[in-house]
Amino acid sequence: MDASPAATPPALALHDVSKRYGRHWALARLTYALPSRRSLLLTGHNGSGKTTLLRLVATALAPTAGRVEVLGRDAVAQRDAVRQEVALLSHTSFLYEDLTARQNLVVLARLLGLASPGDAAEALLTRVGLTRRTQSPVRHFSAGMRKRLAIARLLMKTPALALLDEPFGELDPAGIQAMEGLIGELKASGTTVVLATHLIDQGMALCEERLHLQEGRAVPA
Ligand SMILES: Nc1ncnc2c1ncn2[C@@H]1O[C@H](COP(=O)(O)OP(=O)(O)OP(=O)(O)O)[C@@H](O)[C@H]1O
Repeated sequence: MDASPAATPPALALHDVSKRYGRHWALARLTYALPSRRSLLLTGHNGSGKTTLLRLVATALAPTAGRVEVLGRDAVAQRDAVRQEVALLSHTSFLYEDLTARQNLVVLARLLGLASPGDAAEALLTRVGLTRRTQSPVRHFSAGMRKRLAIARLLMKTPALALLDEPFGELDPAGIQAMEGLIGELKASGTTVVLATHLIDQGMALCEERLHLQEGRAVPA
């Protein structure tokens, strides 16, 4: 039986969402729906609330008021189910610092139950261009190398929804270009991307929708 388009829940739905830190409202009464199979560019000046919004969707934070839904599931009431579907790439992306890049990926491949963890790790290291410093623990990596390893983890996991917080930050021009290609591959594999960046041109080329924040409110870009 064909599912009618109306039966497909939005990839992301924000229902009157607010988030307060102490006395400061980081997000104020945000309502928005991202249609299924569309990717979202999230823009706004420093401090406009982009990271806060991504952390709410990733279930790392709970809203002060309102409701966040991911693929039709409530991000608070169904937190564990939502966590299976989303992955967040941020400057604090979780990596095992004492392990090499390959070892980090092998650990994830085993967790995911992949048939050949070593082969999967090698293939991804080549794909993201992490073929140098193969014996170094991640703690010696540059910020750009960490970004590449973090995107490799996302590519291995292929989450339904990938939340990318400044994926181009700390990358050189060649790194930015490579990251654009990798985000394109993530989308081609069926992942919906929510991308927060100050690089508007790169973001517009990768995303079909845009949400612009100003002091925690959605405003026309
Ligand atoms: N843990 C926190 N405690 C208190 N205030 C916070 C906290 N996290 C964020 N804020 C405040 O909430 C507001 C929104 O911050 P947020 O990091 O979400 O913005 P942003 O758009 O991601 O900014 P940037 O572009 O600089 O990354 C800012 O005023 C920030 O100072």
